[in-house]
Amino acid sequence: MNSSRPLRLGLMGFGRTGRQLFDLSSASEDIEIVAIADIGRPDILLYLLRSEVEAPEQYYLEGNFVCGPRSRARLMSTDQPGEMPWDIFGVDLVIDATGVYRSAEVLRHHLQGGAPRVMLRSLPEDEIDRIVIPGINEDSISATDRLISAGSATTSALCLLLHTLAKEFVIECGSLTTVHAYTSDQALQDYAGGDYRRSRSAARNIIPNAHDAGRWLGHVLPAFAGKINTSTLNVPVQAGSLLDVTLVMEEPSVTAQAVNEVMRAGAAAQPERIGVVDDPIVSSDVLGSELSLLFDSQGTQRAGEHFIKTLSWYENRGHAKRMLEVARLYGNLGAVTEVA
Ligand SMILES: NC(=O)c1ccc[n+]([C@@H]2O[C@H](COP(=O)([O-])OP(=O)(O)OC[C@H]3O[C@@H](n4cnc5c(N)ncnc54)[C@H](O)[C@@H]3O)[C@@H](O)[C@H]2O)c1
Repeated sequence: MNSSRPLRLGLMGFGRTGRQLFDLSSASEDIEIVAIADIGRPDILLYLLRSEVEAPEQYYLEGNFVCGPRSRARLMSTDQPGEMPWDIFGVDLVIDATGVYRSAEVLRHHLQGGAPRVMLRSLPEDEIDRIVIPGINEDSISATDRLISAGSATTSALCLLLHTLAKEFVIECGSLTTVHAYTSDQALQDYAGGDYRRSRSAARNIIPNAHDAGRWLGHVLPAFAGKINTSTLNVPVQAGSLLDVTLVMEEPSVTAQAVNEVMRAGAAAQPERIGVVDDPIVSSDVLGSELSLLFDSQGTQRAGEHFIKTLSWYENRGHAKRMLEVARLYGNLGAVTEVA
């Protein structure tokens, strides 16, 4: 990749995440999204984009291109990774944000279409080259990585919390429940899907779901492999999620105040990714946040000698921001080199 020009990204999936990526990259000078594949109608995709951004008048369609302040991306109505001619657009990296393609085998089709690297919007189904969480394991990246993921919003929030606390405390094990906004793969009304509980109305129910973060945690934070179980409660909230993490500390009598102080130090060290809020906020107060983790100091509680409970807020835009950080990391690294 050439560091004197902006990083050129391709995007498959112009949904909420894809549109946030486009909005964020349009405001940046070093990243441009040059091609977008989505099955949606271009005028409707533009309409959705304009309904979500702060300055809708900046975005418009020009023929087959969606344009923004510093961006001009070719829209393609292609639905298969293998059918996108990424090489024609000279992209440095493709982000798959469809939510549909999560296996290494299918993601490789983007490589066959000329993408030097592929970043998945969420956690993968099976092994890929690397999961990179900015602020934690960016030093591990390699020029040979071709299939990568920046985790998910929940995974980033959990990893940043554990990574920060583990600097001061020995954590034996723990449990995450994310109280999560419903996602677009849930139905608003009861609708037969591939899973019992997810076939129930997202608008009416608290829906327990599995979460994959626990399975992949050891790839980012090896010391926590197998030590944290993870699950989701999807709730009838459109955006804004709450990370409820309980931890068993090795040392007895760790106070809530000590935990809060360590999180404040973590926020001072990574202010663009971690924040601490002392006000009694609720989920709608976190909308638009570009942090990955907003630690809620009032949520910290101790029980007995070893048990600590924490609350932290996050939303999807922070994850889109981290994905662009990961794209930059690989851009700085240079061209793909094949695995020897
Ligand atoms: N937004 C969140 O908070 C969140 C949180 C966790 C997980 N997720 C998951 O991440 C994924 C992406 O999130 P999102 O909110 O951007 O979803 P989204 O549904 O808003 O966007 C997906 C986009 O991909 C497009 N698409 C679907 N299949 C395609 C195909 N075969 N080819 C090309 N385009 C295709 C859709 O038209 C849509 O525009 C989803 O699976 C979602 O469930 C989202």
